[in-house]
Amino acid sequence: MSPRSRRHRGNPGLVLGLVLLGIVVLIAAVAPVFLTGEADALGSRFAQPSSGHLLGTDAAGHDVLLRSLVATRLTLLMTAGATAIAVALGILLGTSVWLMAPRAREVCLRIIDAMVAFPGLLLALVVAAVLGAGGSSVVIAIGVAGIPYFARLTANLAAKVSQQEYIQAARLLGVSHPRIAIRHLLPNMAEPLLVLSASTFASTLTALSALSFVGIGVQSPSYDWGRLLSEALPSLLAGRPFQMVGPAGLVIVTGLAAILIGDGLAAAANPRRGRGTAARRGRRSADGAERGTATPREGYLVDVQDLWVHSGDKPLVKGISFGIKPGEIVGVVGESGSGKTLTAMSLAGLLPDGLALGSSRMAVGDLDLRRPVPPRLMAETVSLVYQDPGSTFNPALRVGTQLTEVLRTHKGVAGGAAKRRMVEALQAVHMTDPERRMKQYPHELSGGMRQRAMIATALATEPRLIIADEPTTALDVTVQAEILRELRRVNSRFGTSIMFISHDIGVVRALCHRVIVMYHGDVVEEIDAADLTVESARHPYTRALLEATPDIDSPVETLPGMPWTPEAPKEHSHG
Ligand SMILES: Nc1ncnc2c1ncn2[C@@H]1O[C@H](COP(=O)(O)OP(=O)(O)OP(=O)(O)O)[C@@H](O)[C@H]1O
Repeated sequence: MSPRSRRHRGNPGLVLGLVLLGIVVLIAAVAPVFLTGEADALGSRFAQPSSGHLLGTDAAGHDVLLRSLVATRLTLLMTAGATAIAVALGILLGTSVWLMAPRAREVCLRIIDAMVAFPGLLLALVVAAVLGAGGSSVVIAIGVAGIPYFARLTANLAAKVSQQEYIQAARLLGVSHPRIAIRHLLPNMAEPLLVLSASTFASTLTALSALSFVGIGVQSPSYDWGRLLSEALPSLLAGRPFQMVGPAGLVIVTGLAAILIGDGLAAAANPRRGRGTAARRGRRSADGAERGTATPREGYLVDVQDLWVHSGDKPLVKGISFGIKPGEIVGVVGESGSGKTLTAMSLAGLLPDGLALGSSRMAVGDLDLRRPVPPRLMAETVSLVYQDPGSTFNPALRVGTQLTEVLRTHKGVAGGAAKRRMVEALQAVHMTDPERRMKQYPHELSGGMRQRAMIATALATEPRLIIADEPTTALDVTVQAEILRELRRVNSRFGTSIMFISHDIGVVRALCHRVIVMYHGDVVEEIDAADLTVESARHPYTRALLEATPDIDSPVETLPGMPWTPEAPKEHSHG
């Protein structure tokens, strides 16, 4: 069974939607061929439902059920046509906007935003008024009204997908923009676009029916469901509701089918929905087939060779190579702007928009980061601890909600179990009273607690690598020592490798096994932390850095509780 069909199994909404749509499509294919003659035949007017006319007859004496069935084809064709216009032109516009120069892109995005804010049906009425009444003009009107939504979604998705390394690599290799859009962008945006197409189909059906209902859609003698509804209105007002049942029922069933399909596709694409079934079952093997695998250098978890980051023509990281062994803590030091964060962000697949990346090798474990890596797998392999614990949490949500999200999203763990695991993770980072902390809001926690909570989140997916980018800079020195001890403990308990970025040579020497010194986007020296002294350092820049660091020979005194000793970790309580 393919991964995709496996994901759709156990998705009853999607199956029901497909079955319903299948039935409607069958009616559209068959009814006009066999029933048109009978549907157009005239009998007695306003007949009540009977065995001869299951839903009665209309004002002209037509069988209402037969006409509803025959109208299915025209209605579906019009809906599909308008949806196709919105989808195709919207994607084309969205992709073109992404291909533009940044300033033109901004202007176009603002225009599209304004169009999205404008009510679609109103826009359709304006277009229909210009084109005149009729089936094809309302199809164009509704299709055009839907374009901005797809353009906006496509441009948003393109901005996100285009940050992936494989796209940056293709750009660096000089692949043309349109080719990148077709080969790399569109296939990676297919799923959300498909989901939106399904829901657009439902809203298009309603909008088209509404326009036919008010008389500016399909004109006599043709008829769609909207027109049949319009013809049934006088009967409804005269106390004969049966005439409405056929077209109204078919509109509802078809719209429902499209919504179920859209929801089902979204559930299949998002492991948090659909009770995480997709995430729990078989995702790992599915990912194995989808992801690129790599064999890192012998003995290394992280293997980076010839990593370049460019901003336009300007190199910011200049072909650096380094490795991190399993269970190793590697410090990255260097003056401000030397490329430490960009190196870390390249590894995490989070390089800012507008920067281009290239490397001859970039692997964490068997994950080849130069190829598309499913976000969930990435999150399981690499975790990030940022500098400022204050801005990492959403102030409007309880801490517990945010902490368990990573488990629910990436591991498909259900709510209760995720909570229990997170409480354990908080205990593991020595957070006091974790149950209560989970119910609190971020502002109720101290900076140190928030940073501990973040480390707990980083650990929750049991990553193989934690990238900590100046994780203690925002904290006072006592809390700093506790957090560093926590990282060290995590490292020795779980064997997690850590890439530790810092300005503080003293801290780096106390915490790390090995140190990479960066200068102007280059690695100028790799040195054992124990050798990080003015005497042992080889490179003049490293020596200058060490000479500029006060108390470098006594880092223990500058950090209470350091160096950390595995045998006797000090317990610290928080309140
Ligand atoms: N999005 C960006 N666009 C253009 N240039 C950038 C971008 N981000 C960073 N840079 C530049 O790249 C260089 C390296 O930045 P980086 O953030 O990696 O430095 P850093 O060593 O982490 O510095 P710090 O210690 O101050 O955090 C700097 O000159 C910076 O100005």
